[in-house]
Amino acid sequence: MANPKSVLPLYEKNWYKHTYKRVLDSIILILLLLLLGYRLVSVNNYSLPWFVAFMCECWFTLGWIFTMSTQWNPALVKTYPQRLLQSVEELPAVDIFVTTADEELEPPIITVNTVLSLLSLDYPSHKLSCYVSDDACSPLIFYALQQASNFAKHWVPFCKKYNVQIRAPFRYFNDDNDECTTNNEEFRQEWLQMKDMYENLSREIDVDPKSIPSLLEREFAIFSNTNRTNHPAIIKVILENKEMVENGLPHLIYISREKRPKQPHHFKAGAMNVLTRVSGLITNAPFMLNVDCDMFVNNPKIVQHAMCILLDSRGEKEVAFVQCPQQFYATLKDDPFGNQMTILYKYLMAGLAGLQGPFYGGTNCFHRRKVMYGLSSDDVENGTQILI
Ligand SMILES: O=c1ccn([C@@H]2O[C@H](COP(=O)(O)OP(=O)(O)O[C@H]3O[C@H](CO)[C@@H](O)[C@H](O)[C@H]3O)[C@@H](O)[C@H]2O)c(=O)[nH]1
Ligand SMILES: [Mn+2]
Repeated sequence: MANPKSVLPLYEKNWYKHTYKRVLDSIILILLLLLLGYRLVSVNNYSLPWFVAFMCECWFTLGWIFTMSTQWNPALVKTYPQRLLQSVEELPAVDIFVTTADEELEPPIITVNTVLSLLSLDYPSHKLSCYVSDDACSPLIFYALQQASNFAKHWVPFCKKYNVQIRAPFRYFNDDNDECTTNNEEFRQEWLQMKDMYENLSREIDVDPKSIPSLLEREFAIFSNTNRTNHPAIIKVILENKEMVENGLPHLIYISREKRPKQPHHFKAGAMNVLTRVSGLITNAPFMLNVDCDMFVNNPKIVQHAMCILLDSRGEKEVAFVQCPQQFYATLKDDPFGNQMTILYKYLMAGLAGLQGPFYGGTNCFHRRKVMYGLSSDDVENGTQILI
């Protein structure tokens, strides 16, 4: 899909100097080695506790050497989304997978917010398909997604018109932002209307699951006589962008995979397998993004950024997946418990990026479909068929 005429790279990997950290890490290593030396030369009697302590310190030093060398040459990847449209003729389709497993632990409003942030991404709508896997086989989740799809008809154009950054409504309308302080009267009116609609949606889906069948009788027949561990597969298309309009809404598909009591279902991994297969038959996009139901996209252009890496001529040969970092909201000031996982994302991931690339974090990752099917870039260049 990349245009061979384009010369400008779509992404660049920049290695940066980290002298202060290098010096600090090296001092720690020297101190550790001095400690080991001291243990060896200064001991009077070699007892078992001495030996155990010495082995532990050796193990720690070895671990430190690995940690240090992993982070020695950190790199950051810079993407150029503005060059993307000039270098590719047409943006590729992306299948997005959202997994949910429990309507009580993961209330539908959470999944709905995740889905709304994905439906409103800055990317041609007809190229996006959002598949929601419901391992709870819950009519409430299905009902919530139906209601959300109606809200999305207003929410998505609103976000795009005003270039909203955070497109999960519960964060956009959160307590710190619950008043619209602007002089733009048109925006104010629409903002108030949208907030009102979102509050209605929240109320509508905050219902007793037993009352759902009476709300949507015909479509709910399929959920009768099912329980979460024993039911046939249920697949329902909630939104379909039939005319394939670029600024419409993406496809939205509900899936509850078949479950039988004696058959292992392999939790999220099982759900991801089913999503890959079902989407392969319906839209078969060359790229797949997976997001847990308790997350939302905080950068509406994220697909464009990922495509810069995946569609670049080097990326097409070398990159199987693009892993996005995570951030956590509502954490304590100054993050005393390290909930933002700074060490992991800022140092370890950057260090691994400098070596080859980060590891798959289990979520927030764009995968190349052909690689998931076991093909390498050479197979495709040779014209090998992809079989599902
Ligand atoms: O039978 C199951 C169990 C879980 N999930 C979904 O899997 C995701 C992650 O599960 P969760 O229990 O929330 O795990 P966390 O520890 O919060 O998540 C981290 O750890 C998981 C496994 O280690 C990874 O899969 C996740 O991507 C990663 O974010 C959620 O969307 C769940 O709804 C299913 O779809 N089916
Ligand atoms: Mn989780």
